[in-house]
Amino acid sequence: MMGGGMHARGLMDREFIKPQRISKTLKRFAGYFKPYSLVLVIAITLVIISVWSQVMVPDLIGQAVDCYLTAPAAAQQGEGGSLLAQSVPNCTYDPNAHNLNSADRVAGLGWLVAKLLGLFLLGAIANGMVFFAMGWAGQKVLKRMRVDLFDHLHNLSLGFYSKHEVGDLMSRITNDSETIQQAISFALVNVMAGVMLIVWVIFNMLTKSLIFALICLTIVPFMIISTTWFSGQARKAFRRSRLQMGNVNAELQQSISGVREVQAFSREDENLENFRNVNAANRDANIKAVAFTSALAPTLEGLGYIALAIVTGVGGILLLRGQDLLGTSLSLGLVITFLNYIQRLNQPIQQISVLWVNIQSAIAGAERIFGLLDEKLEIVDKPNAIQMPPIKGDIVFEQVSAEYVAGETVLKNISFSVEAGKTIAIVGPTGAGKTTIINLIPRFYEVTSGKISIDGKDVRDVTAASLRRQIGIVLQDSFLFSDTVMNNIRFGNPSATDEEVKEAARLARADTFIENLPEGYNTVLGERGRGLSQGQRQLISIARAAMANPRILILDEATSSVDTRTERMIQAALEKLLQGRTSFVIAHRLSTIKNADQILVLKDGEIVERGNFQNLLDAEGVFYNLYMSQFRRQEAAA
Ligand SMILES: Nc1ncnc2c1ncn2[C@@H]1O[C@H](COP(=O)(O)OP(=O)(O)OP(=O)(O)O)[C@@H](O)[C@H]1O
Repeated sequence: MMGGGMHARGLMDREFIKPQRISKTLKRFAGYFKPYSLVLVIAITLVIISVWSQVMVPDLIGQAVDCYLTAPAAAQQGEGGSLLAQSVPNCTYDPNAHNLNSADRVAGLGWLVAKLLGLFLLGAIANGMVFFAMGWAGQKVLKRMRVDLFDHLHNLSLGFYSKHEVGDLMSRITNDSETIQQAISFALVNVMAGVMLIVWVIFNMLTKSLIFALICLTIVPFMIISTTWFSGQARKAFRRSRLQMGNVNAELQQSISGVREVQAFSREDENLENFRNVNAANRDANIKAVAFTSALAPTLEGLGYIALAIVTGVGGILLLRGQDLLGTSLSLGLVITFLNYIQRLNQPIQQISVLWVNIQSAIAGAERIFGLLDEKLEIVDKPNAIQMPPIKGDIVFEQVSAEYVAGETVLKNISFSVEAGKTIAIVGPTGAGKTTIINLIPRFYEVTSGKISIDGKDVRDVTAASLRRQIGIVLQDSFLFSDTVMNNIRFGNPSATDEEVKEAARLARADTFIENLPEGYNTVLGERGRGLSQGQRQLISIARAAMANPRILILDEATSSVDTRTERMIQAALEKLLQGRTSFVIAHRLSTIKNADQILVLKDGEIVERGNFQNLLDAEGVFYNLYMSQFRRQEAAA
């Protein structure tokens, strides 16, 4: 149970791991975008258009004031055109504006307003198109990454899965790729546009009036510092909140998964108390985070107003006094243009700081995905591997040793041979290496030394797929998919007809209970076969193995007990299934052991005894002790 909680917390933690190899990851990531480079070029062009349309606006508004609105006033004050020209030095849009009559001025102003509207429209369309283009490319990239990952995950060995949690892998395929997709289609564009806008606006301000620009921009460093500080604090608080959320989830997961134990041990009240506590911690962390986020906007707004006040104050005073600012002649239009510029800086500064985090976590997500894609395949077919010919079923283990962790031998010098069609039972205490032996046959793991051959062929010389296709496996808790019973059995042989599926079910003695299900063979099973009893799930997995009609059968007998009637059915089904096939059984049933042609007794990774039931009992060794402690009870019960 603790494991679940730790894991959920681990997941939460990962979100904040900073990317380590940014340039390498980005380069690899760019590879995914290569097929869509044209779309990218179009998107960047559209971003430039959109930013350009925004940068143009303040200047046009300033020009409207200088050329069409202040000119008449100046004309009234002045006595001639030359004075007028001096008083509106910043009118570059229409230098002849001062010579126009008022009707022409209105018309000129109308055109300028129409241009502004056109710019707004152009900006909006370009913006929409950018998001569509990036969203489109992002989805394509996302799909390719997920498919690549899914494909790779299917080829990774059991060794890999014993080291990784399913939840973690799922999170890489879903959450990480989702974060990346969002970053591509939203954060990246906004940050790019934001940076472009800031640089462009500042450049325009500096070129229009270096000194006025510097005065106006004094506030920008404060904006940047406060944004960085507040968002840093908010991020920390959100991190705490997410960690607490991880605890809430872990607590929930434990209580729901372990609801039977909770009820059986009457732990409801303690659980509620725990849940209350972790929720309270989550609430406090969230409130803190919200407090910092709420404080950021007014602070920036306040600083923005100060900047506006500086522009208005400095500009206004100089205008009223008719003074130059170190050689720059100010006009009302220029002051208004600067006011507008300053206003435009506020939003991108705020956005960049927030979205930068998204981009960082997307890069970290991409790193995790590439890490998974780089996970080496442990079972690789030799370049000259052949297809396994139809198996007869003679199997030989020669001096086989195996280890999961380098240097820690789990199987030592295992040698035995089985003739085609015979049943071999493997018994031994827990951890003796029984599962390891059966995992080596279909090459779920490779031997460390020695050799396993089937019909005289080393299993390493044939392709794993052609070998596995001819081996049937029934595990203690075989996985049933949430699909119909028919398809679950057909999984053993996708080309089987409905009639063949039913035949396999009959062989497995599963037909009677299946026909009694609400929709018979078309009943859809719950996740992992929920809704069926353990015995019924086993019967379906036996039918599935029968469907594949393998020459070699691997069977891990269930340890958990089922009712006597189901037990008999399973036993009968297995007997039928084992007939004529070379079978390896990790045996937990006395009947299987008694019927086996050969019994291997395993202890600490070595075969300590071998023989048939009677020989082994007579030897009064390890098997005899096992029999006395485990199997005799079954005999007594029977
Ligand atoms: N994926 C793995 N990674 C590392 N060690 C493993 C792995 N799987 C098994 N082992 C170790 O190898 C040894 C043999 O395990 P194995 O599962 O083969 O035993 P077993 O006889 O089948 O046990 P049981 O009856 O409990 O299923 C044990 O010490 C076990 O801890």
